[in-house]
Amino acid sequence: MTNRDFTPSPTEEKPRSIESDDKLSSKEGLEHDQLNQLEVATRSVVSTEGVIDAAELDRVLDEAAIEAAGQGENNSLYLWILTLFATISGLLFGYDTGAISSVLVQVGTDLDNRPLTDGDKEFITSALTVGAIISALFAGVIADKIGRKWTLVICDIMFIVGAVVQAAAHKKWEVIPGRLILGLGVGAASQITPVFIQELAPARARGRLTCLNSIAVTGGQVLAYAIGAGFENVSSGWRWIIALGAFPPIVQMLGIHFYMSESPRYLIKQRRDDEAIRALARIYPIATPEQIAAKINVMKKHIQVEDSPLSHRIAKVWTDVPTRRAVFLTSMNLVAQQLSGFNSLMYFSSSIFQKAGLRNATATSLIVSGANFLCTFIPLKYIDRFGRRRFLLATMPCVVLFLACTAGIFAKMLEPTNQRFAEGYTYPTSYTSAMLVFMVLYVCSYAIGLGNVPWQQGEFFSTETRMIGTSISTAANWSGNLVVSSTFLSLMNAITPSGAFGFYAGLTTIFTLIVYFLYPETSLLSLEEVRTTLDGGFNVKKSLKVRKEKIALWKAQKEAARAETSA
Ligand SMILES: O[C@H]1[C@H](O)[C@@H](O)[C@H](O)[C@@H](O)[C@H]1O
Repeated sequence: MTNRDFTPSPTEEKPRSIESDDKLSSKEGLEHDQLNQLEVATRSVVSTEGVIDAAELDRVLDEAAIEAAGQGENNSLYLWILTLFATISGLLFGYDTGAISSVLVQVGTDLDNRPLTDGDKEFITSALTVGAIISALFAGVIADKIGRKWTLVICDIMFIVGAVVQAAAHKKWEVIPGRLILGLGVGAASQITPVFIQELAPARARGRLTCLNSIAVTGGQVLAYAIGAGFENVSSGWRWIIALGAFPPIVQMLGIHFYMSESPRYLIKQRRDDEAIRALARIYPIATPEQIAAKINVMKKHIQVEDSPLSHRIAKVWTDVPTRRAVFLTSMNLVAQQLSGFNSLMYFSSSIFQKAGLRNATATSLIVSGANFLCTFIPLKYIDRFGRRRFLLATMPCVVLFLACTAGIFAKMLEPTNQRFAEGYTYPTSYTSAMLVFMVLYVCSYAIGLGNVPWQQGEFFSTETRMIGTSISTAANWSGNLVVSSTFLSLMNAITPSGAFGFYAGLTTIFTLIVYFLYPETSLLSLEEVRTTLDGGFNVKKSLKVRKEKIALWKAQKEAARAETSA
């Protein structure tokens, strides 16, 4: 039975009142406004058509009850540490993709005793991406089979083997398999980590904790750049840059072994209820045993829904129209992220700055990754309040604008050298500085919206189709990454640097229009509401209306509670 197939029984046609819900009657001591929160949560599972999704109702009630029962706004220390261990995968995703920029500059003639050609650079860079596309496609299925923790351990082993193979390489054809192996780890980790965090986190913290993973990714890139800059004048320093990437996976494996719980949802699926109870008790330390038992029951109900055969779940992604729309939206958004060209800078900014005659190219490109990292913090605080769609629509036009400015400054700067970089030519500092400023502004606009929002993709899917759906869109993301990383240098040669950045501006303009017309708002909407939104169209206006009504209801509830307290 799917959530959409659910037919309400006569007794469930109205949302149950908080007081009459016997599951909640054990929550003596709940404050009045906490009860109000529960009531609001109850209403959130009633679609605009008035249909109640029973499983969703239980989930929301149960989570809200556990949270209201004493945790307040704070996550348990255990959850924070768990998330930090999980985001080591994000850190490695960032480190291994970011390190290539300085490696390509520093490798010199160490491989095959000759300098790398542009083609070699693209090949080496994209080997990781090819590995990532392959593993992203299969990661969801593997994680459902062997568990999230073991999938992360396999990723860690790939990270270590890939780093060692590359660091020891003396030929291009030895580096490439190492990078491919690393890619297998990166792709699977990029798919599993956010979903793992979402499965562990209480509903109210899900968006923010997912943002933490994006912060880990961009932080890993900064670290890679900083370490790259540190090794710039060390002979064969590139080998160290790569080799250092083998240490964090060891830390994560130790964390997994001694500390991390498996996802309770997965444990229940495996009928390991005792372990699931222990894991939940650590995530919700203040919850009573009854509350934990209630949560386990709710999860069991969900898992019955999810537990359809794999072939059925795969088929559903294509045959169920709202799910198909979800796949389209999440893939489109993750492809838009890549085709805005950001990774051309992430991977090749050192090479560009070197060609433009900047003295300390790697250190300069640290500014690019630093801006990306810092601006990733902005959505962390505001993503739920401001909304995903608004974040995208406010920042994507800025991406277009600053890409166009970068294209313009390249056109001016390269005029004397026939729109190509010329070795040994000194470009005026005013131009190189303006180039840097526009690039940084572009990166900031990207990081606030496109760099972050698309990874919230999980909320577009039902629990049944989430793993398959996010596998497809994550693979689409890495495919877009491959297109950019394997063509950027050739594109600059073919249509000039100015043309390449102008091209990305054009593509982002098209994606901005698609987002404007088709991308509904999902923040604050329950899963059921997202699903009804995608029924019969993309229903952007309807999603905005539902959200507005919810905010109004929340405000009214708060006001009423405040008035009652002061009375
Ligand atoms: O969200 C991340 C982030 O923006 C990274 O900086 C970028 O390198 C990745 O490709 C992207 O998926």
